[in-house]
Amino acid sequence: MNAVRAWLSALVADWRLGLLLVAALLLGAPWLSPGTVQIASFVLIAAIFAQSINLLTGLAGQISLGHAGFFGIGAYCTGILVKTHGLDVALGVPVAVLLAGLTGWLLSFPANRVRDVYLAMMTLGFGMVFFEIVREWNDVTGGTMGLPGVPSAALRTLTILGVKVDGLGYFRLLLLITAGIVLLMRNLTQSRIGRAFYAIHVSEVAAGSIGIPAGRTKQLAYALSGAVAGLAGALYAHLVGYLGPESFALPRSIEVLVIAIVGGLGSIAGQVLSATLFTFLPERLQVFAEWQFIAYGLVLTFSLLVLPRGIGGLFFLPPRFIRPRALARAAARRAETATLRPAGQGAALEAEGITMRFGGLVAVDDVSLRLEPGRITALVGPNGSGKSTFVNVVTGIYRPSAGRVRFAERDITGLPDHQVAAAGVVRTFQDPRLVPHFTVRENLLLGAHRQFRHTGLAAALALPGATRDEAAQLALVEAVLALADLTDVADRPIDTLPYGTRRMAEVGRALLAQPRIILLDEPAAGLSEAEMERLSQLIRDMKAMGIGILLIDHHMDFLAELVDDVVVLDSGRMIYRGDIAGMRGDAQVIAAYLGDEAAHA
Ligand SMILES: Nc1ncnc2c1ncn2[C@@H]1O[C@H](COP(=O)(O)OP(=O)(O)OP(=O)(O)O)[C@@H](O)[C@H]1O
Repeated sequence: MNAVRAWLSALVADWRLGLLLVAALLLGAPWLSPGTVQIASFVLIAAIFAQSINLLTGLAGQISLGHAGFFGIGAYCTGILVKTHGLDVALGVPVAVLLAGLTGWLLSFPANRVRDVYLAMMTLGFGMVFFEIVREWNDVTGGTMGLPGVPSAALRTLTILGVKVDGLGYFRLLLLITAGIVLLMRNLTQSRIGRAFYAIHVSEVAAGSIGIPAGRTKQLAYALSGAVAGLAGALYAHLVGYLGPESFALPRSIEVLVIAIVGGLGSIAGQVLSATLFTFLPERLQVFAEWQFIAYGLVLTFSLLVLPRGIGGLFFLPPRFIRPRALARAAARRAETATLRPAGQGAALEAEGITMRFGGLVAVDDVSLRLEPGRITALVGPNGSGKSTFVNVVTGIYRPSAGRVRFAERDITGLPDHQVAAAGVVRTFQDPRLVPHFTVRENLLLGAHRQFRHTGLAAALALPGATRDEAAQLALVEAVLALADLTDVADRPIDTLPYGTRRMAEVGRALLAQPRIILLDEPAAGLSEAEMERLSQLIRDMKAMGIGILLIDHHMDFLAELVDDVVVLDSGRMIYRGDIAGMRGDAQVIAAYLGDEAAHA
């Protein structure tokens, strides 16, 4: 089955086939009946609309129950501008797209404050508010009577830039626009933007730790999704010629969500197939139209039970997040240039008097320590002594109750995690936080998110500069894969690999962020002897690059071979700072942590 999926995936990824299909439809359309051309036009609009959900929900993981609102903004905006104000469609549609995108961007601010079921409710509210505005704003929208007579293909009143466009011409235009949107979506998915969307979908904390800001990433996802939905709505307006509020009510939001889920969230081709199915069937089977929502419910339930990854998951392999051309380029240049750039100008991190209280509990109590470039400091102590909390404070997950963190002569206390990472202070987690569906290589490339120099537009258009930039980072990824001994599993999804491999991949991902300070929270936990050996070599390599390292661990032998300094915490307080031999003989450390036996082992 996987071989069939691989074959089909390669087929739909082949641009020549896409071109052939588009050309065949463009040329063959005159042989179709006007009714079929009209339905096919609806299919294309549904496909574009479904891509907007695919982007927001499938990629960025943000549920929306109010997408009919964006669709409606696009439709009414161009409808009003073209019909009432006499604007050309070639201007009306882009303005509509911009307005819907802007609305999406604005909606992202409240949306960023809630999640899950609350987000669903909030977006539902947005759709309902839009619906009410349209119904009540009689003068502009025509209220419940609607807005008839919008220049359209159906009414044979559509002219674009002075050229009369009939149903067939409009279908051809829609086909080209849909092909363009599908291409843009594919390019975005296989770029730093698609990877960032998916990273915040899986874990905002993990994304923040490598410098991906959840808030800004969501703003972009909402704006793009709103714009694409607005485009679908605007194109719809000039297809049908009549806009009534009922067309933009809750059922349309549900319908597009069902299309997207059944198509398989994340699968671009799946959306097109699903849009075709859901648009053709109701037209062909009249009985289906009457029982439309019961049918939707049944199809959705069936799909979730039998095809959890939708039609897309049935026919195609899961989407990939690296452009194959960039990968090929990287492979060609790996030999000469894939050397890891040593970390920039060495800089120390200074934590002064850090205190972190959770209610009455003092998790970290007045701890000061300094991390020097090219030095390894171990942070040890019994369970619950405050080690992870200290790392969380330094890396911006918590704002300390007291104390300051300075890095490279800059006060970074209380900065959000992504800004701390952007400054060069990167961490790993006690439980590896990787993107489960990403391959090892994709996970590592995610770490390089802040190193890219090309714009989002260049990524969406897959401009040569963007591909070159990706290839340069991929060459570094190959170097880190080799360093961490992960080359053999580079193309395997990370969730199919053993724990030790995942840990190594997380350290590798942090290294790709080109840190100047790295904080490793128990990286050796659960590793085999051989894996620990590999990890300690990797840590030595990082030290040699001039990176300052904080290493939390409980294995004294592992630490003894590696570290320059040790800091011991007990109940949040620092009870020892010095070298490891001194620590082993320290009475307070023995009493609180090591115990007599361990100290003399
Ligand atoms: N978000 C939180 N809210 C309340 N208490 C917390 C929170 N995070 C940590 N703590 C508490 O702070 C103390 C220190 O926890 P922390 O996880 O930092 O210890 P640790 O030394 O990293 O332990 P371990 O070795 O088990 O990971 C614990 O008592 C813990 O329960």
